[in-house]
Amino acid sequence: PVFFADSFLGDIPNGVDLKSKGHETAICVGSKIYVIGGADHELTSAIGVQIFDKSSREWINPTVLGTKPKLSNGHSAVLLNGDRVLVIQGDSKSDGCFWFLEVGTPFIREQEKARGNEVVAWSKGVLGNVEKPIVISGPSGVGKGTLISGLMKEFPSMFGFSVSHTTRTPREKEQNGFHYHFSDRSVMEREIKDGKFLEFASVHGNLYGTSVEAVEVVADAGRRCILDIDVQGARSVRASSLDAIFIFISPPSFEELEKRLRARATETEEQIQKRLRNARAELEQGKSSGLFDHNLVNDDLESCYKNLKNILGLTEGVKTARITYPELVNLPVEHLVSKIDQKILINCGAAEYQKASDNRYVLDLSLLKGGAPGRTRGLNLYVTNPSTDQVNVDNQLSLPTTSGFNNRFSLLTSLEGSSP
Ligand SMILES: Nc1nc2c(ncn2[C@@H]2O[C@H](COP(=O)(O)OP(=O)(O)O)[C@@H](O)[C@H]2O)c(=O)[nH]1
Ligand SMILES: Nc1ncnc2c1ncn2[C@@H]1O[C@H](COP(=O)(O)OP(=O)(O)O)[C@@H](O)[C@H]1O
Repeated sequence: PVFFADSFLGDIPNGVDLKSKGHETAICVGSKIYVIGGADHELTSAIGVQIFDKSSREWINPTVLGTKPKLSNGHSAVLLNGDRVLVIQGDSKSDGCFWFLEVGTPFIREQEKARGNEVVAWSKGVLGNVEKPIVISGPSGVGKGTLISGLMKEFPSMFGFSVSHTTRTPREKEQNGFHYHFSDRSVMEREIKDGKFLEFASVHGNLYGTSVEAVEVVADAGRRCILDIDVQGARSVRASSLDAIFIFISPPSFEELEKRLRARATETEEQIQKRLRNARAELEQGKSSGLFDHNLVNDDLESCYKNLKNILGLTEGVKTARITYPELVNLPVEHLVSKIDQKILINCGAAEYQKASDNRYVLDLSLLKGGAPGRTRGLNLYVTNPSTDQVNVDNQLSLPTTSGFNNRFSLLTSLEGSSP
């Protein structure tokens, strides 16, 4: 471990002065030290993040995006790939103790460029995986909603719909919170600024957007998420941390599209004209952008629906999402953490009392998916053989047990980047 005590000045709260703000760790990334811990400034129940810039010797309060972890009795922190920090909270269960603080990922760099200040973002680490979300785009009236409700009806426990926010007025049969979250423009614009949206776009003169929460609640329920969004939105999702399947739905002809839009009778003539004008551009982009993995023509509804099911690998008899729920374990405050490649060894129990029966876990990060502003999924946690003193983490390196080391007082850095 590298200890940066000499980098701190005077009585500034730090990881050494435990009278200050509680349990803190510090991680050095380039010329910056990220101090994680203590209470958040405005929200005392969440963990705070401060940055100490070693070159200017100044403290920075960054903009903190994402869901913040609640204050805990202690945590450990490990730097991953130089752009995000894994934070493991003690005294909690494995479904809520893993958190990722992004400090230099592409998402962070993009946010810093847009906001002109330092940004960090939290995402909750989730054990196990769910199937890729499905993004469905296509011009208004092509049949997206019809195809999606077909899937939801036939496979009720498999899919969940991402309920978007929109500033457009509700149609007669639309319910708030079910079809859309109908919002005020000013409220939606503020929430976009606060980083609550995965993507947003202005479509047919209204604002539409997918909140991070809309997608994550579906996945948290173990369901495969379906997003009905326009081409601009699809492009934004492609650039985001969400790994999805992109499907474009085309009409058999422009005339047929117009016919369906009119037959639906949900828009005024002016709105229909606007949607038809936009449809031409959307059809062009849908075909040419290389954005979509699949292009389906919705001519005969039944055969288009069948093709959609084929793409999604839906065969007769499979009616639920293929997910496995990992077993929950309790991680104590006292635990030691070491990083080897994509694996984190978590050694539980104070070293002085270490017995052969103590639990040692390996957190495998090699299949990570997602990240801020949503969840980081794909974590795999398993128990290593506790009967030996030396633990083979990846058959290449043995870790000796560390003694007398309390993570609450520690500043951990990764093995990466150190000289041999
Ligand atoms: N970017 C983006 N587009 C959305 C979102 N929700 C809906 N849309 C798109 O907005 C367009 C208009 O949707 P809507 O007003 O429901 O009309 P409809 O497509 O004619 O039923 C469609 O292309 C939708 O796919 C969203 O959250 N983000
Ligand atoms: N393959 C199809 N053939 C004929 N009509 C269709 C077909 N697919 C959908 N429709 C009808 O076209 C209209 C528009 O479909 P909808 O699902 O609302 O489109 P979107 O959600 O893409 O705007 C609806 O009245 C729907 O019943």
